[in-house]
Amino acid sequence: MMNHDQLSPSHEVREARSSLEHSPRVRQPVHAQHATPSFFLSSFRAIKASRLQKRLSLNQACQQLAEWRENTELPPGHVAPTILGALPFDLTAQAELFIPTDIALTSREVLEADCGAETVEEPTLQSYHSDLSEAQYCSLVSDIKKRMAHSDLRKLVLGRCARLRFSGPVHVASVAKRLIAQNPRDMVFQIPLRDGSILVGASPELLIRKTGNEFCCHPLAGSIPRSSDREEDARRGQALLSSAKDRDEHAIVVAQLRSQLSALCRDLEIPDTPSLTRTATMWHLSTRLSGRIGDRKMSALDLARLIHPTAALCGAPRDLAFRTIAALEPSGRGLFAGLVGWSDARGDGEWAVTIRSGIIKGAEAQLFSGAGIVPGSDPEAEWHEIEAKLGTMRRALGLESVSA
Ligand SMILES: C=C(O[C@@H]1C=C(C(=O)O)C=C[C@H]1O)C(=O)O
Repeated sequence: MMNHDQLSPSHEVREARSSLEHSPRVRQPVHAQHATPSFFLSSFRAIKASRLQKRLSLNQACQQLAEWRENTELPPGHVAPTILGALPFDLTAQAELFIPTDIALTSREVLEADCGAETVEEPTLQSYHSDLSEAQYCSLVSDIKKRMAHSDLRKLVLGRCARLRFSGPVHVASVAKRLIAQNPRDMVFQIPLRDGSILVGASPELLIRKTGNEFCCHPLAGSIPRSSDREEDARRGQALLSSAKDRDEHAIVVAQLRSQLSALCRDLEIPDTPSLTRTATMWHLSTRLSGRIGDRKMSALDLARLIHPTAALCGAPRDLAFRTIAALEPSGRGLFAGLVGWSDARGDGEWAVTIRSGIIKGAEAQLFSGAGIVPGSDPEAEWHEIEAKLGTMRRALGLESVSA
């Protein structure tokens, strides 16, 4: 079974404090403090951070990482100064990156326990609104297919936003706790945002992980919902693996990454055929790309900004797909389909794609899901796919089923 492979064999779980306080270059005034901690959890690392020291734009973050790299002494075993947060789909929009004051390496179990007991009194769902109805989504898929017949457009990821209103404030710690428990293979995150809302989710898709000069990417493209029936579930996985339409859709993503990464790295390894990856709700086609970065000064964030957005979240050709998404999707993506993760003073880091996630503010939750459209797409099947993808957050919110 595929999961997010590690570059480092170290599973060592340490509670350690950052060397940030010891670095005069990063001492900054405290602008704000969050009651809600931030965390990012993967098979490689579990980071928990509290108390915000400084917010950064993407450019500031890249500069800060470069400065740390030059000027910070990092004894082995020390937690390096780290930047955490989220980046929008459109990297020119406002980033949600920050330097925390307190940062600790922890474990999945401790993070789950830290979320506390689940609340007994759950708010109930009062309203559900999707910015695209099934009919509207299907008609856009048909429109995109026509565009493909008359332009260079070969793939486009069409997403929609759902807005949920509850009877009272959503207990984010309970949502995070369920995300951790229900998605053992995925990267789970909780990032408080400037406006008081909180980004939470469980992403199965790794844009990039870098340790030392080694990196890996684990894009997903080509999907089918899981089934609760074991045999049917296995049949669906195999059907996905042998679907020509999904293999084509996946190949577009791998080809785009191959051309981007081969300019940046040595020893690029790419398997010839995709594998199957599963989440609690979906089967996906996946490929693990790995290699060594030529320029040792490049941070994980430098790399991430160069390859984002991949054709898994945007399309091909990239610029045409990007413009078409902006023209067709009724709500801006904001942080959805962006990146979430961390980068540290060693240049290491992990950036997951912000999918299977939600933004929670008080009694409201905003969710996003999208699907890759190619000439062979069936509009109804794409709609069912994006409905199923919302399952990760529906389950975490304690909802059995929500439909448009
Ligand atoms: C856009 C999403 O997923 C992306 C689209 C996929 C697809 O089209 O098969 C698969 C994984 C992600 O790259 C999402 O989950 O919202």
